[in-house]
Amino acid sequence: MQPKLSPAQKLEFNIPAKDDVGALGNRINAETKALHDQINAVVTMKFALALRNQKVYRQGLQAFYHIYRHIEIALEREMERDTEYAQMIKNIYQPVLCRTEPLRKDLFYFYEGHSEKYENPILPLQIEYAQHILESTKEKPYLLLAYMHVMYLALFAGVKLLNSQVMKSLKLFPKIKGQSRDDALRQGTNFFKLDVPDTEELRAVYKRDYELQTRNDLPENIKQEIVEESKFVFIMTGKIVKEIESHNIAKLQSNFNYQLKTNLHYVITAVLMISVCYFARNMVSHILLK
Ligand code: HEM
Repeated sequence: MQPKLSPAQKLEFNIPAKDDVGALGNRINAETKALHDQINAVVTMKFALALRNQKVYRQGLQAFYHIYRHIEIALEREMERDTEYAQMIKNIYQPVLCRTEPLRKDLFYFYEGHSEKYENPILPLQIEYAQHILESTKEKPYLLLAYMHVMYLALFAGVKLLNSQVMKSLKLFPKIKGQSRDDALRQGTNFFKLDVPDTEELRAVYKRDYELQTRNDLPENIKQEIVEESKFVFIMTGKIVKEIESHNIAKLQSNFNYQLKTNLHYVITAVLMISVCYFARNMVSHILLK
């Protein structure tokens, strides 16, 4: 665990005080607080279940892979353009925070190299959200500032807490012959790793640059749109997490119905045979007792 920055360091990095709602980041945090509390509860609950089942866990990783991948496609697309927003984004962007490659490595591990099973989104909300990210930020590139705040600062708090639970989970990383637990952890927990010596410093630099770029150079109506998009990011993330559970319940249900259908004739035959035996026994005892 990295030590927290001292007040003097915070001053050095020029991070705005939490109650300074002139800072766009703080304003997003304040206006999404209720949504954050909700998602925190949803993720904590579903995550506890996912830790007990590798298949559910990798479905969750896959959902976040599609989210980060599309955000990062949109960020790169914008940075290649010659616009005021491209410059703003470049001044905040930290390649080390990008999660596409780390998540791809984790998926490669959990899907045992079958990339066709995770490369493209299949569930409806995941497809819809991926398209939304690409389309909305093409038309309004400043909306990327919502994704840059919500999805990348999430890596420093919530994701860090989740990592400590993953590292302890024996069900996700069962003992495999010829492989040590450390090897397995190394291959399957890249999502949580930020490859820098000091993550608190990285967070401070990111927050400072975000603040410097967004405080004075954005008109109020654009800031409002960014705050609204941030709310949408929380709402969609929550829905996507819940969609995985609905998908699994539907799959279990259809498996159950399928099993029932395919085994129905056995059930009918068994019931018929029991009935025949029952009648035969009654008839025999009736004849013998006559
Ligand atoms: C189990 C799930 C989660 C837990 C336990 C959690 C926990 C936390 C904590 C402890 C903080 C620090 C609050 C502070 O510094 O005042 C935080 C901040 C934050 N979280 Fe989460 N979080 C979770 C999920 C998420 C998710 C899924 C998102 C994004 C969709 C998210 C986005 C954020 C953002 C944007 C911040 C503000 C960061 C900043 O301004 O430095 N969190 N979270």
